[in-house]
Amino acid sequence: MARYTKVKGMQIAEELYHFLEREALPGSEVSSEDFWQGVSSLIQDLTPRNRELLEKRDHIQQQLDDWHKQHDWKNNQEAYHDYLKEIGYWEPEGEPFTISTANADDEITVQAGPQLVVPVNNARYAINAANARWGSLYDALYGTDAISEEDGAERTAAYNPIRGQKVVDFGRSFLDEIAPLAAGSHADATKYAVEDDRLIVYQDEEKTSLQDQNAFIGFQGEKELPSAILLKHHGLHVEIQIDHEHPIGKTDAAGVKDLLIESALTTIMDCEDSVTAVDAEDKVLVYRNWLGLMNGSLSATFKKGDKVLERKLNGDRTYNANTGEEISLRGRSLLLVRNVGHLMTSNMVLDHDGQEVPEGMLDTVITGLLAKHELLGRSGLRNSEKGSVYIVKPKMHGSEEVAFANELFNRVEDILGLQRSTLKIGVMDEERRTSLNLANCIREVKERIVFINTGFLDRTGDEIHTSIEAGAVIRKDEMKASVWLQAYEKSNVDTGLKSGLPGRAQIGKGMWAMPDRMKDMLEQKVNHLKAGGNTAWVPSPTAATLHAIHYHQENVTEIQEQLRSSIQDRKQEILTLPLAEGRWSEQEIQQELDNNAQGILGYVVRWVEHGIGCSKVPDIHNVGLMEDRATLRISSQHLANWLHHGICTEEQVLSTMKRMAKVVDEQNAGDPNYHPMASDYESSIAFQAACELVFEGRKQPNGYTEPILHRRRQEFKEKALVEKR
Ligand SMILES: CC(=O)SCCNC(=O)CCNC(=O)[C@H](O)C(C)(C)COP(=O)(O)OP(=O)(O)OC[C@H]1O[C@@H](n2cnc3c(N)ncnc32)[C@H](O)[C@@H]1OP(=O)(O)O
Ligand SMILES: O=CC(=O)O
Ligand SMILES: [Mg+2]
Repeated sequence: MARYTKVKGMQIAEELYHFLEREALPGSEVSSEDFWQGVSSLIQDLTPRNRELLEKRDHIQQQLDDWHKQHDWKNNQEAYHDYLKEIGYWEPEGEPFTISTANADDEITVQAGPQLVVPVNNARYAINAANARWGSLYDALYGTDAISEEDGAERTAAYNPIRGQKVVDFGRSFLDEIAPLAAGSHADATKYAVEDDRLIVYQDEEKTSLQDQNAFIGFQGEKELPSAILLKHHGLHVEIQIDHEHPIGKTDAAGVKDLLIESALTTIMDCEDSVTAVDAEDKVLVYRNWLGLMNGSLSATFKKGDKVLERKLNGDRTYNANTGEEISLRGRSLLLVRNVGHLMTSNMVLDHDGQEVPEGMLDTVITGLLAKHELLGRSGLRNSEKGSVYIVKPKMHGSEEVAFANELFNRVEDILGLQRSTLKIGVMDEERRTSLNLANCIREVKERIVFINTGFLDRTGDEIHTSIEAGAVIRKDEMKASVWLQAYEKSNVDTGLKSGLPGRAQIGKGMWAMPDRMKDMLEQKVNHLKAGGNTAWVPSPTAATLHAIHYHQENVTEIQEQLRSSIQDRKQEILTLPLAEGRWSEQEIQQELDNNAQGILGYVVRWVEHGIGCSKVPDIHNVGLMEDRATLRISSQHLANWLHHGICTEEQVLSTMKRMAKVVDEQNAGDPNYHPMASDYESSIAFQAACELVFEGRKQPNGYTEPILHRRRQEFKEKALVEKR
């Protein structure tokens, strides 16, 4: 049991209290007295509304369940639409407007590029993510399947020069695309030099230059023998790194050892779906890392191979501009922080009645407080040049909930002594009621919004749960091509364009959830730009570097301009339920069950027993998938839906879970801290949690997985504590 300190009628878990008193409040220019008084009033004033909003979610779900039990959706679509309006699910759209967000950084307003997401409680990964503003193109190509292993180009333990040459060839043709030469190709370059403030490229005795000298921004080293050449294309920088002594550089006629490319322009430090944080101990780790990012002190020491490494935040990068003066470019991603949504409460603070308080409120006031260290310039490594704090708010349903977030942000600004709209908001469009009413949602935060993003994974989970009584849904892999999803993606962009986001805020696209499939990502993720996204999520720094290539291939500003002419109302399509038409063979059904069960178990066992909130879990085709709480929501709701509609039986699902538990146990056999689920299904908390998520899935609020995961993780932690004693 947590120990608490009494403050202003509340009880604060001691770990949290000490962290705030000793590390967070000093240097924040917020007194302890004002802070606790502010938090106390905030909780007293806003908790009732938070509860009401959650009750409304449940009530609406009940109404939808009842309607579907009484109507066949396919033959009553007009009545369905009327009903959605009648119960306030489908809101009347207000007057047109444009957002007026001020003081957002260029990474949000001007540049287009990848957005990385990382669990903030993992310092090693979080620092890596912050530093992923710049990534090695050669490493990203060499180390992944982006370059084929055909013709002797395998990824071998020792350096493979055949593969290396393919990487260099790719790099040179990339340079030809982004900075073409007046004559010939970068592939023939034998020397790069700066002469009369121009970039000169030698091809043996011949000299040439760039077709557009404006692409040349600066250099490092001597003009005659530069160590780096800085280019700019579509607002993104690329550095040609030259070192004739380097193992790669010395094999290159021009001494090029790498292309360092601007990659993750922005990074979301995640406190939500990629994180396991169920009590004060966990939350303090989350908050302490965010503080370390905000005051620049975060470091991580870890063993890699036989080396002990220390990782810190990178500094900015400086160059001699071709005009003579020095220029400095940001060395780190612009950091955003994703708070949790409105659903969960946390036992790290108990209110005046001894009740757990809404975790999302605590996240906003605490992550905001920690960001003040950055706003006050406590770090030599600035995050926002414009003095903004970027908070991503997930899982909101409809415009009332967004208005509530706005009120929360106002109140937190007042507690922290921040000017109105310093706290910016990124609105995840990942619940059906938000997609349907997106314009109204944006209007509620029109002075502080910095992004909308199609979180299609949560959105798919919500799609399944919302209409769980309507019928059996299509297979999981078919969802991406379904009518509602395509319309939702388009409608999000349309609404963003109509609401004046371009130039002021991002229109973001969702996660690439196959971290090892980089060739496929290179081929497919350019479609996010073609659809109008000026950013899109990637799971790793390597993916950020490769996805950055797409922003050189396409000009998103032009695409968005063109898309304005095809803006349409797509609400009817959004409301097209993904119900299955035919029936599947026994084999297809079993395959679907196996796949879902394997993903659920592989993820849940690490969540509940190891405290890991985001994992790479192989699917039944052995493709490693990024699994987080949103993908778990899909898989568990999918099984719950099929069970409910008799596509499979409980016995079948249970025996599938047991069989797949053995597969997952085998996959984890190399981990000495892993307890096999199959050795005792009854006493395995992870196995029981996975089953509960499926068998009780229909009853979970909006199909969310948090309540069960949190309870089961707490149970596991308590058990581990007792066993330790
Ligand atoms: C629906 C949603 O909400 S999506 C948003 C939530 N999802 C995320 O945040 C995804 C974040 N990504 C991850 O957590 C990881 O990439 C995973 C779990 C998918 C895969 O992790 P692993 O199996 O450890 O990856 P892998 O072994 O290939 O790579 C590890 C290396 O990549 C780095 N890395 C991987 N992902 C990230 C990341 N997101 N940010 C920074 N570094 C990362 C690690 O630091 C490590 O490098 P290091 O040894 O130099 O420290
Ligand atoms: O948060 C992202 C999602 O897809 O869900
Ligand atoms: Mg989500």
